[in-house]
Amino acid sequence: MVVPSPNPAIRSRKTQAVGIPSVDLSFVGPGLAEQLARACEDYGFFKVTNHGVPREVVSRVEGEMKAFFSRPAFEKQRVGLAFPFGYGCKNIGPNGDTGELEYLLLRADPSSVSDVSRTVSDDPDGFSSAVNNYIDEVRELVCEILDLLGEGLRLLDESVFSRLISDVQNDSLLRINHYPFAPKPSSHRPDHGRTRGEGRVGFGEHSDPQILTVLRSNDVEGLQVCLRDGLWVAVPPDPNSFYVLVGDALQAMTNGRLRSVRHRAMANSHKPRMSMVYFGAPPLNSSISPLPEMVSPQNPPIYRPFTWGDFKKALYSLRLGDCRLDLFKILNQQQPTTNDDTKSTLDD
Ligand SMILES: C=C1C[C@]23C[C@@]1(O)CC[C@H]2[C@@]12CC[C@H](O)[C@@](C)(C(=O)O1)[C@H]2[C@@H]3C(=O)O
Ligand SMILES: O=C(O)CCC(=O)C(=O)O
Ligand SMILES: [Fe+2]
Repeated sequence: MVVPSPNPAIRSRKTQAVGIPSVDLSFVGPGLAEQLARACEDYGFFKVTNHGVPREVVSRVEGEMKAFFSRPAFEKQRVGLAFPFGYGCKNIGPNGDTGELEYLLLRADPSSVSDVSRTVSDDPDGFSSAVNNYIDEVRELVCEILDLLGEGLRLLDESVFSRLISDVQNDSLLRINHYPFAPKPSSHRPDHGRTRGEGRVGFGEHSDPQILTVLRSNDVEGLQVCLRDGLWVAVPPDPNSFYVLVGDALQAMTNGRLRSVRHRAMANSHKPRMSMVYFGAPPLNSSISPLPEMVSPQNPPIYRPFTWGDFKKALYSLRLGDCRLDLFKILNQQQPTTNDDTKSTLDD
């Protein structure tokens, strides 16, 4: 059931205390699918409790990643630079974005995980099996959520989203972000990398390009999401739950009805933070276009059809904070006012 939980943790001047929707997946009852769809429309974001991913699966992969990040820099660099896959430190993507973090970015498929495991760990088989078990569990969770969404949106084919992720050719990713303990700079130092007076940004504002993101972090705060009215909300950490974020591709397929949520992670000055983020993406040749049920004379298509491969090309040519879906908008027609709080930065 969706229950907005109180969120007293306010981290920015431009935030407000609002409830973040929470979905208990063990509650199988009427209205669950509709409430989940509503959370994706209103917030593009919700928390999932009782998700069914075994605790040992999560703690095993978390242990492997902790061990990796505690290695000396030269050993981590042996994995290869993260453009697009591998180990990255401070540089995000190929276009000059930076953050207060290091990370491992992997293709979420067994053979890629196995390849990388040889440079990542002294026990490659242990590493591969921990990561692959996690990926399998989280993919199953993503598919369950997507099927509920299909039901909640009353689609003729309720599995239209989940099929893209369960396809053997899916292009899903796993990213593990490590935000090391970073003491606050002294007050006379310039305000580089900060939101106005509110702390340093670990991973800058953006939306995720894929269909659905499932994020889990340790018990250290940092994640913030942007509401429709532009207010930023600090998300209280909960290592026993997952957070779900709507991605750009799902916004396009639902013709803007579901909202790809803008979010960021702040650097924490007290404790190191680690997040494990699964990005559920379709095969490269999948066509992404507004579904017929999402289009009507009152709601004409906002986006032209594109393949996931086309979209990836565009996103790697842009900066982290850019609104890449704008490139695929159908021009010269009256646009419904969806997601109008996310200002395009393409002209910057
Ligand atoms: C600056 C970039 C990093 C990114 C690729 C991009 O050119 C624009 C989108 C970025 C993003 C954000 C969400 C995910 O963390 C990510 C893996 C993705 O799919 O899109 C990253 C990309 C990346 O780090 O390679
Ligand atoms: O670390 C986090 O909580 C957010 C990371 C994120 O948004 C991403 O990796 O795309
Ligand atoms: Fe993200």
